[in-house]
Amino acid sequence: MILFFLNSSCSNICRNSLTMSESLTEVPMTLSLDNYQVADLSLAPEGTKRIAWAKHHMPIMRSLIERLEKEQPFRGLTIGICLHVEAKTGVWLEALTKGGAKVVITGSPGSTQDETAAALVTDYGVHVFAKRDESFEEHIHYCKAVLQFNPDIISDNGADLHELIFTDPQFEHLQQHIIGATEETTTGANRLREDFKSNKWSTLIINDTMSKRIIENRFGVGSSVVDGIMRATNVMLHGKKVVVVGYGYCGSGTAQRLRGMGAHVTVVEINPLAKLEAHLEGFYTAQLADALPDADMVITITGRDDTLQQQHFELMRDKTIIANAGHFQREINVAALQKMSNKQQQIRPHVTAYDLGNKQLFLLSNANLVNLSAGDGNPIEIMDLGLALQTLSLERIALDAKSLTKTPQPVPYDIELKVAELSCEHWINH
Ligand SMILES: NC(=O)c1ccc[n+]([C@@H]2O[C@H](COP(=O)([O-])OP(=O)(O)OC[C@H]3O[C@@H](n4cnc5c(N)ncnc54)[C@H](O)[C@@H]3O)[C@@H](O)[C@H]2O)c1
Repeated sequence: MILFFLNSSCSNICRNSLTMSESLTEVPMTLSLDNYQVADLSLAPEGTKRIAWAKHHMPIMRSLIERLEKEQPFRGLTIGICLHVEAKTGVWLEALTKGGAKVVITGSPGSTQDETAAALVTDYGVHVFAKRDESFEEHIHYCKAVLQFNPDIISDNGADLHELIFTDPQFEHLQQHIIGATEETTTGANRLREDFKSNKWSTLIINDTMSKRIIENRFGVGSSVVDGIMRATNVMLHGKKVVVVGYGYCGSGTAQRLRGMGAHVTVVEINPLAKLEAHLEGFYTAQLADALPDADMVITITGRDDTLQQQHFELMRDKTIIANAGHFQREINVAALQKMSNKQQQIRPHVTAYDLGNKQLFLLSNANLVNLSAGDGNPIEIMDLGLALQTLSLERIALDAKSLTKTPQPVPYDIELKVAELSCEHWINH
């Protein structure tokens, strides 16, 4: 059942969006005359089933949905979101819409589940702008579509929505309009603090919580990256020489899970403290240039651009598998790899072979986050906790934004404790 209709505000959005698309010369796109854009609405029944499966394993979010539906904290508010459009996110959006919000969302390149995107439109009336195979330019275009709805609150992932509001004159008015925001990732937090010095509203950084860093980044990302690589390649990890570049929360979890699968893991780190920690955990540590020639597989998780570039591809041996699990595809300089290769071939759904003449290199998921692109992302229960943090943070902003200072800041500690308490209740004491 389609639950939302064209209305006057939609017509405005569509007109504006068409103007935007005309200005994008490299990516000709036309937004349809409805206020969503998904790959195929007929996929919705599959998405409904996916969301139902996730919800079954999300007791914390189920209890929040029940409460928010009664209390309606988001009534009258528009929430503009940039977060992976997949089934667990779908359960979160149910909480926000049932809590009274109008929700507009876009995802990230490579991670959108088209079935889920369709179901969110048909089942919850969410304005979804996301397609699995979208390019980065299309992603930015969809972020702009989200901002066309004049959100009162934004929930960001990598600070792309924040960036547009701070740098694109057409969204400058939102600097006075927005009452608060959340930011999901390490990368987004870095950008807000280092690049934008954001101080127009409070942005609660979900990644600043110890529960997100340890439970989601270490345990969740660690296991889902292994899962994504295995699904993409179907190769054995036992005995493989794997180089993990970046030993932060995500990298350390990934290195540990890979070791648990029998891989010989070498860690490359630029921060001496993190490098020391890896050493004391029993990992080999090395400079990138020394580690690459011997590697069967290289995984980047640094949150920084161009972690792997031309000189690194030159050092790799024949048949090296390359993957990224950090936020941006840009951690691996795919353009340089393309330039160096004389032939590229998609040899499995998530594997592209680059022929460099003297060797072949295999890139997974076009350098998008391998756990979300080739797999389903973090395990459901982990995101039950992570999305509960998001939900309670958004509720705090909706009800009491004035109690927060206008800077990027950690999630209030009482929220973190509440979510930990709920997790104990459902994971340990049930
Ligand atoms: N795949 C996912 O599902 C997922 C989930 C959460 C976060 N992330 C992303 O993963 C990335 C890492 O997150 P984190 O929480 O581990 O961050 P973090 O800051 O804890 O760790 C990053 C580490 O990389 C190191 N580093 C930076 N540049 C390097 C380089 N050129 N060579 C070697 N080491 C380098 C840093 O010193 C740091 O120790 C971020 O982009 C984050 O947004 C991905």
